[in-house]
Amino acid sequence: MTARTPIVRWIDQEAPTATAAASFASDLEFEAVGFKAGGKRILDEVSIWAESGQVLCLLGPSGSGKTSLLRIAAGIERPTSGRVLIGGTAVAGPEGFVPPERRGVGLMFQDFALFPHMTILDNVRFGLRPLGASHAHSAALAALERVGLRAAAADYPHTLSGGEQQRVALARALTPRPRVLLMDEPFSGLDSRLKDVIRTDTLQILRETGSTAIVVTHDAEEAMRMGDRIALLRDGRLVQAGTAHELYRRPASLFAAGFFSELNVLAGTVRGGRVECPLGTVAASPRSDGTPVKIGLRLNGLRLAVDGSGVPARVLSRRFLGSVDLLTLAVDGADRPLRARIRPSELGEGVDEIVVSVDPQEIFVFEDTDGSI
Ligand SMILES: Nc1ncnc2c1ncn2[C@@H]1O[C@H](COP(=O)(O)OP(=O)(O)OP(=O)(O)O)[C@@H](O)[C@H]1O
Repeated sequence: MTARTPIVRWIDQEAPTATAAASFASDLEFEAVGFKAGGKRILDEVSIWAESGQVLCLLGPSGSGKTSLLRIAAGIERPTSGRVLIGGTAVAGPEGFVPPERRGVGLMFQDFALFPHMTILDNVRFGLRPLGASHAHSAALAALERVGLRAAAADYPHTLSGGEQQRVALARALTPRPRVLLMDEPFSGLDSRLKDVIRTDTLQILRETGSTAIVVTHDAEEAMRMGDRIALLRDGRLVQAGTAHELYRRPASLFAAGFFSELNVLAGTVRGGRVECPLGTVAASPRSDGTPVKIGLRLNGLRLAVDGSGVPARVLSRRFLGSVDLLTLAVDGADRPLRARIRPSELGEGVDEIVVSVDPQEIFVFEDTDGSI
């Protein structure tokens, strides 16, 4: 396999910085951050941090508070309670408030927010004004060279593709060498094939420049691809933070498990530290007898075979989705059909009567707190 040519090799470590505060990547910490606006609680005691030189993804459904957290990091909003620290120094909290322009943070939004009336060069140069005209000119040209767009320096944003505009926005955001780069859904405006390439390039640039970045996304796969750590939010609260592996393998709730992959959800009750479900008995200790639980089964955790050990089932429908088939199954003992995703070769076409077993790694048991399935 040939190595990809990076679109940016490095941000010149010797280049002078736009502001004294923007010299080094720093860590950023949200300490019990709360935020109320319009009479509504938007964030509640959120404590997470982005390590220096790493990417933290803020993941969650629409309205979970991701952008509010990013705006608080930037200094566009003030937290109602708690503190924000950059490089160990409070920039928002009871001690006071550091305005956005003195935090040394870079911002990148989903629409790239390039100034349409300025050339590409002027767009990149915009963040470098404190350097002086000639220095800013050469630093901006060097940045464009690194993102492979020096030839477009005199063009205007509307003449560039979405992917090229995204590179310009990244060059503009990183050239002043911010302590933390804040990115709000930076890839959402790109079509899916371009998104893959640009996302990979962006991650490479962040790595090569040793940047700290906080990336907002509602796409779990994007968070897994980009994030050294992921913070999953719901209704303004932190559900779970950790590596992609930790969140996927040890989800803290049914919501967390379901955010990373589709689930079949079944109800059960704990008996003797175990819970019965139609596909077998699952360990459920240390919960006490009689505790109602929900059991989440990942669709790709069901194993289907024509014979052997397992629970008898019947194939109700089968859909070809390319690399996988999606099946619905009537499983003995289950009061509703279960869904499964399998490799097409796992089960011959036209087979109706099967047996189903389940990969224990893909079963999750959580206490049933609201009685719904
Ligand atoms: N200044 C404000 N005044 C009133 N409500 C606000 C304010 N800022 C955010 N909200 C509300 O807070 C909730 C969280 O918004 P936020 O944009 O942070 O969520 P999000 O997770 O980024 O959502 P999305 O993915 O849709 O952008 C939403 O219901 C939003 O309408």
